[in-house]
Amino acid sequence: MFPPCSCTLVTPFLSSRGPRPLSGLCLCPSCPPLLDRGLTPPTREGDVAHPDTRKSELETARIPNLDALAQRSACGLTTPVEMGVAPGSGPGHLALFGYDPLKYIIGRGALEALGSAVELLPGDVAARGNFCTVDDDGILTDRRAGRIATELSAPLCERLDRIEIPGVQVDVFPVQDYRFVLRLRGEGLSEQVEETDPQREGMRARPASALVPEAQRTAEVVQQFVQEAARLLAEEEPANMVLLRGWAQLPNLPDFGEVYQLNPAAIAAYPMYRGLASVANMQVIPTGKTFADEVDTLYSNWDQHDFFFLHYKPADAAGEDGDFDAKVRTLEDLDAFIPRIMELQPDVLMVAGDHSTPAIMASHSWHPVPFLLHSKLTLGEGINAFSERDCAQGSLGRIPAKTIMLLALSHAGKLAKFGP
Ligand SMILES: O=C(O)[C@H](O)COP(=O)(O)O
Repeated sequence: MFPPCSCTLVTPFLSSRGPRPLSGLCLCPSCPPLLDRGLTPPTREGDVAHPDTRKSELETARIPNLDALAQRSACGLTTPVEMGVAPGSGPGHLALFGYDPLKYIIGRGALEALGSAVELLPGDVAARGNFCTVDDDGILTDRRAGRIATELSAPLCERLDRIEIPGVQVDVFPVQDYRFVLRLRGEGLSEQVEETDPQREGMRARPASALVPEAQRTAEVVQQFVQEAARLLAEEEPANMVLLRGWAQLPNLPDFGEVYQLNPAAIAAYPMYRGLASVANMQVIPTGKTFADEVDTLYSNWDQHDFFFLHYKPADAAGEDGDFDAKVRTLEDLDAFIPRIMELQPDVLMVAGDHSTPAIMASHSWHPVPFLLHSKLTLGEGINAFSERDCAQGSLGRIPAKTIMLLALSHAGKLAKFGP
């Protein structure tokens, strides 16, 4: 370990052992360069330096197209929610769409349901479910049951869908891989129920307790479902338990297209992001399972809309798996699509992220996210490469994620002068 990072942006991690400084893998732009600390940074050729000093996945990946685009774009770092806050994908995307993520809080259950075309009526409550793996003591060993394939998880959903609880309609819908939606339909249900998913391994699932007295009945229903599900899955491997999070009812959000006077569309292979787009009332266009399918869908719908939300998932998944090299590969895979997207000659192209997912943390993090906006008005303000450290030097500096839509509208010539 070399001298801990003394800067402020990359804050010490709080852990069960109390605060401890970072070992030195600091992406903070204000931190002295690795060379000043007597360390040799790896080059893009992929020389692997000491694990504590290698650069981020983005700085390690060979991404010539994103680098070239950054050279003729306005670049910066976005703060998804607030300094130091590691957001979920829901608030992270809502911020990018211009919604205040601290005002519009939508549980993951509604986003997952709407993204999977699961009907949500007023009064229904829905949760995002994970099939997971627990040991004989009920301790979580894998929150994602080895990322079990949909072909294997869908029959398990059918099995759980047959659970009956008096006075409540219980429905279980497969989403993708280890993910499912649990929907409860009945009188007097509440979304104010504690999540059973502790969001980390090595612990037991939490009991589904009521967060408010009015949610007591709902909590009892959920706990009954979990116990019955555990019984039905007991002999399964690896999906022998379920986790539930993000209890939510049907959300009501200002209409994205009306607010920005746009005709928006969303293209996303993963259901939850389709759910986000649908609560913003974007037109969700059906697409395939790969990013190549998404780009094909973009091409075939290009003339139908004036705004596209095009989602890329693999980098996030690799980060959550803690797989640095896989995440580098996913970034290089994305880079290869940039020329084809630019051939459409968008008035404005933004490359943004809803949150950081550093492989060294295997989770979402609070670190600022590299951002790039290209238009015919950004030709002379670029930076050398699309990376955390380079974007920190960009002309936009560090901006709240919820401001990028205004920037985009300005560059697209859609904003009038403010005031007399
Ligand atoms: O992939 C997803 O659904 C989310 O980004 C992460 O959810 P998980 O931590 O439950 O996999």
